[in-house]
Amino acid sequence: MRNELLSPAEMAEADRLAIAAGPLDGYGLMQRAGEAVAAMVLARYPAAKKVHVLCGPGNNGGDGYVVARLLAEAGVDVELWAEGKQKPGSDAALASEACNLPVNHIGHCYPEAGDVVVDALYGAGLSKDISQHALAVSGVSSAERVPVISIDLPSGVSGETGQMRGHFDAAVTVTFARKKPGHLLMPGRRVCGEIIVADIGIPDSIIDQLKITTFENTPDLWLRWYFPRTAIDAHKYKRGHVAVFSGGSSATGAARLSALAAARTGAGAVTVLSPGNAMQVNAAHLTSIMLRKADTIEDIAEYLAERQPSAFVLGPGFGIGERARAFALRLLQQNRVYDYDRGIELWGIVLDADGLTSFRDNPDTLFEASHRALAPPLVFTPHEGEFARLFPDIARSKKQSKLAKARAAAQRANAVIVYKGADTVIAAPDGHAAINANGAPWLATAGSGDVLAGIIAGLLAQGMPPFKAACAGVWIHAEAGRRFGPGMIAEDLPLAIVPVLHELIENQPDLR
Ligand SMILES: NC(=O)C1=CN([C@@H]2O[C@H](COP(=O)(O)OP(=O)(O)OC[C@H]3O[C@@H](n4cnc5c(N)ncnc54)[C@H](O)[C@@H]3O)[C@@H](O)[C@H]2O)[C@@H](O)CC1
Ligand SMILES: Nc1ncnc2c1ncn2[C@@H]1O[C@H](COP(=O)(O)OP(=O)(O)O)[C@@H](O)[C@H]1O
Ligand SMILES: [K+]
Repeated sequence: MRNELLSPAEMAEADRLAIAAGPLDGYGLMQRAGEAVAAMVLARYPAAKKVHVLCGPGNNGGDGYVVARLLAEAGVDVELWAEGKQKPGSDAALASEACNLPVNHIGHCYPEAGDVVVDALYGAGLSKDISQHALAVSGVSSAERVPVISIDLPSGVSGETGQMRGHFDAAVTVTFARKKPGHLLMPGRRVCGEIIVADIGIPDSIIDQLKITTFENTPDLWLRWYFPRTAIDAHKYKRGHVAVFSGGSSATGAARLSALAAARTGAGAVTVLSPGNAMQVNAAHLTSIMLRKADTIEDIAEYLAERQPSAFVLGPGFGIGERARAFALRLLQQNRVYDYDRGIELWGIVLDADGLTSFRDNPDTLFEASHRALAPPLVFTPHEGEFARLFPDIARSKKQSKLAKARAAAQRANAVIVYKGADTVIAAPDGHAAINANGAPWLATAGSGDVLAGIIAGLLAQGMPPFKAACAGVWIHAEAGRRFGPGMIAEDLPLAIVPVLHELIENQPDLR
């Protein structure tokens, strides 16, 4: 798999292992990195008037000296600008010695329209805010529309967290071996531009040794082994039955959006569980989706015994309060059911919106229930506000990345956490996590989250394990929104996922 995301520490370890295994040493890796960037600059900007290469004191700067030398050898007009002191004898010092160009102080660098900037100031080793001089070059480059090619990361962006300490706005970022979380987490992602991953000779076998648990959320993560395959002899209940709780008579739309999304995703049967006072309004709007009254805990118990649905959605439009808590806790009392023949979980719960907010004053009640040994698989889908209500201390942390926060929450809640936003992070209690990057701002529309909850429930109902169902659901939802584009409203989304599903199923690799 090539969608692993490497933290700076993991990248340094990959580097160390690759050097130990040979044949390349650190200087050799630096040459390869510089070659990849120089080739990219030559291919993309053959008409550049001048290329300004900004070099920092560490290995990122070392890559820069290699780029400068190679571009000058290719006949490009190159100016070198440096800041900071190199460690004598370091690979970077060797690279700068091998480059005969004059070195100017970065404080005098003023790129002009038609030039190109190569940003080799700081990469994985960023440890403080970038300098005023560096910021000034970044500002002039933006104002003059000078394209910036950043090596590894736009200087100022943390590879670990995506947080920025002053930054460059890159047109292209060339990174090595694998992407880093900071390329995909906001706000870093906004300034990376196009991300190119260059092979510098660190083989996949070395990445495998690192046992990486963080991934970019792409179909590689779930399509082949986990995405539902509909049996030729399927019947509707075998394809999975999703039940969605509706709110009261004036708040029923959210549940219907979830229900429709679950059905479109492939659940063979979907039921809206409605309070008595909302039966009429729900009935007036449902056709293929079933409807059943559920006012009390007893109604739920009866329904569970009678119909054995395979997944629940609780929360969209449901209303905040005691009733939501009681219903959620009742569902959590059911034991998980594992089908050993088919190797799948038979049901799971998606807790969204009001289903989460209802536990803001006593989240521990929820977490105690979810930690019960036989509790069913759980997926929480909080946006930032809901996340802060359920995990206030984790949300407040200034140091932790969104990735680390989602992981901490998943452990505490013993649930898969889908921490939504432009950079949705999906995290499992066992530490596996994925960052989603195929979304678009068209998804920021009321009801979009309700659809997502329904898609995930639809996948859970078909036997997908919860982390994989959450990853696939987030990706499908984002892909549908991105393809639909401007003008999309949540009502459009369930239908918009259909072409995405068709493509996935057409491209689903064989189970071999
Ligand atoms: N890890 C690898 O496999 C490879 C890494 N390479 C390059 O090496 C880079 C990492 O090198 P380093 O670990 O030397 O780290 P950097 O070159 O990113 O920076 C390290 C140096 O800069 C100083 N520094 C950090 N932030 C600063 C700031 N804001 N203002 C002033 N000084 C600051 C640090 O104290 C240290 O001296 C990668 O980003 C990549 O470009 C490549 O050479 C290819 C191979
Ligand atoms: N700028 C964005 N880019 C990509 N996806 C986004 C963006 N903003 C929101 N989303 C996605 O849209 C959905 C919004 O869900 P949510 O906030 O629960 O909305 P609602 O409660 O109105 O349904 C989430 O899946 C979120 O990840
Ligand atoms: K950089």
